[in-house]
Amino acid sequence: MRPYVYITRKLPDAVIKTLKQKFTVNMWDHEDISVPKDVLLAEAKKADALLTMLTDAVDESVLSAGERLKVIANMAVGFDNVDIEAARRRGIAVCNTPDVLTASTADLTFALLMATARRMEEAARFVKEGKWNSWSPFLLAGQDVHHKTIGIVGMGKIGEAVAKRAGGFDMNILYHNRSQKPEVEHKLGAVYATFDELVSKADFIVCLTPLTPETKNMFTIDVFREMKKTAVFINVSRGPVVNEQDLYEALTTGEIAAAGLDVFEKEPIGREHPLLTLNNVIALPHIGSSTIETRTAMMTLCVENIESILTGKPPKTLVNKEWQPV
Ligand SMILES: NC(=O)C1=CN([C@@H]2O[C@H](COP(=O)(O)OP(=O)(O)OC[C@H]3O[C@@H](n4cnc5c(N)ncnc54)[C@H](O)[C@@H]3O)[C@@H](O)[C@H]2O)C=CC1
Ligand SMILES: O=C(O)C(=O)CO
Repeated sequence: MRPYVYITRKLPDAVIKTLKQKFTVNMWDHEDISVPKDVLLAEAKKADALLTMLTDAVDESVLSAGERLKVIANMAVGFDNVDIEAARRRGIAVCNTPDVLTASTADLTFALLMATARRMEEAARFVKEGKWNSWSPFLLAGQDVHHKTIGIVGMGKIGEAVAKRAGGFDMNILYHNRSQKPEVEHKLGAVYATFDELVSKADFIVCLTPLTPETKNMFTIDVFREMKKTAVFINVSRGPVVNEQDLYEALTTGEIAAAGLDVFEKEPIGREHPLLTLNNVIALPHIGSSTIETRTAMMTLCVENIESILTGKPPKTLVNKEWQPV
């Protein structure tokens, strides 16, 4: 019997054709609707491999349903949606998509930082709504980015790529990370800071950590109160690193100036969410890595990882490094 691969979102035929040549492949037939849990559970029962999205909770119930399951290939670098410990106990390999999305996500992070600092969304809306009467001295005046201080929390692959971009804008670069990185300090002129130092000194605070028990709720009102009143907060990591109620309070009481957010506690964020009523918030629908080239590369990497594991070869990007083929 050919191994069975289930894909939890509609992906282009051109990308999955190599899987189809070797394996039986089935796919959830929607691009913009998540697979329902009962369907995922039923498919997991039959599957040798699952190609999942960050919107799928690949929890104990899914992993224990999958008696034949050998690999979860998650189409994201973040894997907070997968129960890694449960996968480890069952000998299931978990793969993610690092590197291929680093530059695109850093571009988006910097674009969001610039757009928030220079009030681009407000300004574009102003023109389209016919409100532009005349050039005026402080019309939609924002904040300079160049020569300011950026504070990067989570100096991993994307953090470094953002620091590189910040260097091009003559910014001073502070970073906070689980461990200090002398080679990055040398290469990019970044300076290590404690979390408290970073939040109090930076003009732009950019969060790029993974979501873990340690980073959950990292940004609370107490932290926002330590920031400059002119600070701009950018989050492209995961929503739950921020307490959104506290962020709303900080933005409405003038504790900080503005926020650019690509990720939210609950996605999609509801239209009625208080943060969406604020002019000093730019909200994006989790598009950090969303370019055609990068998303195609992420899909391709998932396909390659599945092919490798199902044919007894080591995968390119394994999350649970202790995993061994059985
Ligand atoms: N919005 C989007 O579309 C995207 C979001 N992401 C998010 O960005 C995250 C980072 O991606 P990469 O840079 O590729 O990962 P990475 O693993 O290279 O970097 C993460 C960095 O965060 C640091 N870190 C972990 N816990 C920390 C803590 N408690 N305090 C300070 N630093 C801590 C790590 O030491 C590491 O250097 C992903 O886990 C994902 O959640 C990634 C891609 C796209
Ligand atoms: O890769 C990730 O972790 C994302 O959030 C989407 O690219």
